[in-house]
Amino acid sequence: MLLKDKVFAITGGAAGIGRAAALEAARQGADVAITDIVPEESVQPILDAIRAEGRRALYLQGDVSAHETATRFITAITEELGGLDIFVSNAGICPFHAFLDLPPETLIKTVGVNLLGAYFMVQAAANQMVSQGRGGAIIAVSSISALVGGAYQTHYTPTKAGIHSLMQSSAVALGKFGIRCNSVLPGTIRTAINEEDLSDKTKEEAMISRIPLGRLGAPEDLAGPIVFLGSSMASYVTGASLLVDGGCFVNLQ
Ligand SMILES: NC(=O)C1=CN([C@@H]2O[C@H](COP(=O)(O)OP(=O)(O)OC[C@H]3O[C@@H](n4cnc5c(N)ncnc54)[C@H](OP(=O)(O)O)[C@@H]3O)[C@@H](O)[C@H]2O)C=CC1
Ligand SMILES: C[C@H](O)[C@@H]1OC(=O)[C@H](O)[C@@H]1O
Repeated sequence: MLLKDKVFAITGGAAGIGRAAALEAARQGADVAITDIVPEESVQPILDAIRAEGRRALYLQGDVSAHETATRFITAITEELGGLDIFVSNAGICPFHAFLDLPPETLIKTVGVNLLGAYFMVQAAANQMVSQGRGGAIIAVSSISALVGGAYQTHYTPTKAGIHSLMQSSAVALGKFGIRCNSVLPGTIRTAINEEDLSDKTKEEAMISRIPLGRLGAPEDLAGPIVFLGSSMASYVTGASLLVDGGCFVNLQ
């Protein structure tokens, strides 16, 4: 087990990539704390699955774009699970929209959830880890979109580049405390976030045709890389970013 008796916390853990990572962390021996915007009833099956692995599970409903959520989440984790070892900033939104008429509210919301939310959460997690004095690991879910553009993602891709940069600067700031900070850069993973976008079958086919491994990703494809970066197997890895995209990024021709 890669995370035996560690405390693993994740934002946006009610669905998609976050849910897959939370369940894998429990299988790897960690107690798991989840925050998400959805009510607790809808997360109950995930909490039950974590407990079925013999691990403790905690859920806090909250909006990551409100900085108080970070304080509430870290306080609940320390009170109920006794500390924090691995923190994953994952919650995010991607409301696809053209550039020229993008409403300011959509830009403000996307930056608020994806970038400010990640900052508040990572800062709160780091403070907790520093106060514990036993190091830790922070992983942020950025994107291949930190490196390449999308015509309907002009408000989204800068947030993913920002998260990538946040992990680099946090790695520098927190190395002296033994806290490692890394990002994963998923390619296109089938989840609720892109269900509508991928209903355009011509677009879906074009995206698949660019991927050397010949398929879009599944949420579970991110679980292993996230657990690895949180584990002692990655004890000399910090400030790194790991593309998890089936080879999409490197495929120019
Ligand atoms: N799927 C993909 O192709 C890729 C995804 N990513 C990133 O992965 C991360 C996870 O996305 P994915 O699993 O695909 O998406 P999902 O929509 O499946 O999961 C995201 C979860 O975050 C929750 N959430 C949304 N807004 C907030 C908020 N303000 N506060 C707390 N929780 C919130 C969602 O709730 P609700 O359902 O109510 O919105 C949902 O439960 C995101 O950061 C995304 O940008 C990166 C690259 C590719
Ligand atoms: C939601 C999109 O399908 C997905 O989000 C990303 O970050 C990827 O680049 C994909 O565009």
